[in-house]
Amino acid sequence: MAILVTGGAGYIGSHTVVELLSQGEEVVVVDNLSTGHRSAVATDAKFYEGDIRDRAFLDRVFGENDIEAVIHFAASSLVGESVKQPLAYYDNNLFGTHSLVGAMERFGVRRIVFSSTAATYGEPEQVPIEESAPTHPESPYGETKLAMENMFRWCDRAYGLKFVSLRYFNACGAHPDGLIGEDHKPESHLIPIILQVPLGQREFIGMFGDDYPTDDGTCVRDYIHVMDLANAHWLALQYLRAGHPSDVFNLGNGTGFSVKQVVELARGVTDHPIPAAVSPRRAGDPAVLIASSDKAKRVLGWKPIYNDLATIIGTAWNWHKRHPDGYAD
Ligand SMILES: NC(=O)c1ccc[n+]([C@@H]2O[C@H](COP(=O)([O-])OP(=O)(O)OC[C@H]3O[C@@H](n4cnc5c(N)ncnc54)[C@H](O)[C@@H]3O)[C@@H](O)[C@H]2O)c1
Ligand SMILES: O=c1ccn([C@@H]2O[C@H](COP(=O)(O)OP(=O)(O)O[C@H]3O[C@H](CO)[C@@H](O)[C@H](O)[C@H]3O)[C@@H](O)[C@H]2O)c(=O)[nH]1
Repeated sequence: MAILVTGGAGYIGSHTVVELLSQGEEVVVVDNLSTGHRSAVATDAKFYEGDIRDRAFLDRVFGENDIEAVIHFAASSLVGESVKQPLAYYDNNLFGTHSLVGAMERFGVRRIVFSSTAATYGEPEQVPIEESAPTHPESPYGETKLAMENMFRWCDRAYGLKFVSLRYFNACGAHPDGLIGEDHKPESHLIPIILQVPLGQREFIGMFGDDYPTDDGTCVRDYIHVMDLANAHWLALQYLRAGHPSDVFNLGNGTGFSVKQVVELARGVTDHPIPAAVSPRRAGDPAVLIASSDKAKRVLGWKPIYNDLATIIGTAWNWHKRHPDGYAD
């Protein structure tokens, strides 16, 4: 039987496909290539180009393959963009997931591992954030992800759909072989944007706000390596296969780094001065997001291996140096 990976041509999805294949899983990818890349998909995975909102397309994919479980990455995922285009986010994220779960129901597939996010919490009352913390999303993006989690809860009750919702903090880094990595056009994530400066593609990094209530005034985030995230998906699949109940887990490193600290670490990794300037705040950005991932470690047996942010930035730098313009397609 196969694992269906939606959004498997994207950044985190493509790394998870590599992890699943290395664990001996059979993998089917669906992706509309809106932000993903065909050449990011490992050749051992079966690929279908199409949109999860397309019922006939999903019926074909589920009809042609013996799908055991779904790992669901396909979504629109930019906090700032979602504030400007809320309806597009409700359409792709909420309606897209509704369409996917409908197909799972029609074909009797009852397990899903889902990409949720730290953005479901909004501005936290306490850090590190535990899964029991209140959820007050500050962006349509975080709001749609929370709505999807709630949809899964009701579907569990009604149809026995078992889900693991993984609330990732800030994904970063690249596969250590340097063959796949992050490539969004335009790029909006902090680390790849910083690395555009030593690549000669940008003159300086703009830091969004320096008047947040943090030690140096810039936003603090918890950066987690993409291969550690990838491995957590496989562990979540084992958890569901063992018949455990639906649940929610944070995935982060447990350490916060400010924007200024990330820039400083990147200067060390790249041996480049990387000029930085302060620009206005970006809407929807909470000041501090740091995860407690104790539950994922305790219950899923997750053991992240990339604990040092300089090493993580080093894996991203290795990818970007080899592929300064990203994937060929
Ligand atoms: N990058 C992060 O730091 C981060 C953090 C928390 C959660 N997430 C979540 O993880 C998931 C993957 O994020 P990413 O950074 O790899 O994003 P990405 O944009 O690189 O990957 C998303 C993939 O989904 C595909 N896709 C989008 N809408 C689709 C649709 N309607 N039908 C079929 N395919 C579709 C895109 O083409 C792309 O390949 C997303 O759900 C995102 O919300 C990401
Ligand atoms: O040019 C830039 C880009 C970003 N930032 C800041 O850097 C931090 C990180 O930003 P970014 O890399 O864009 O990630 P987030 O907005 O924190 O969101 C990511 O991390 C979230 C979980 O924390 C996920 O849900 C989202 O999908 C994912 O895009 C934020 O404080 C930004 O304001 C800058 O200062 N300058």
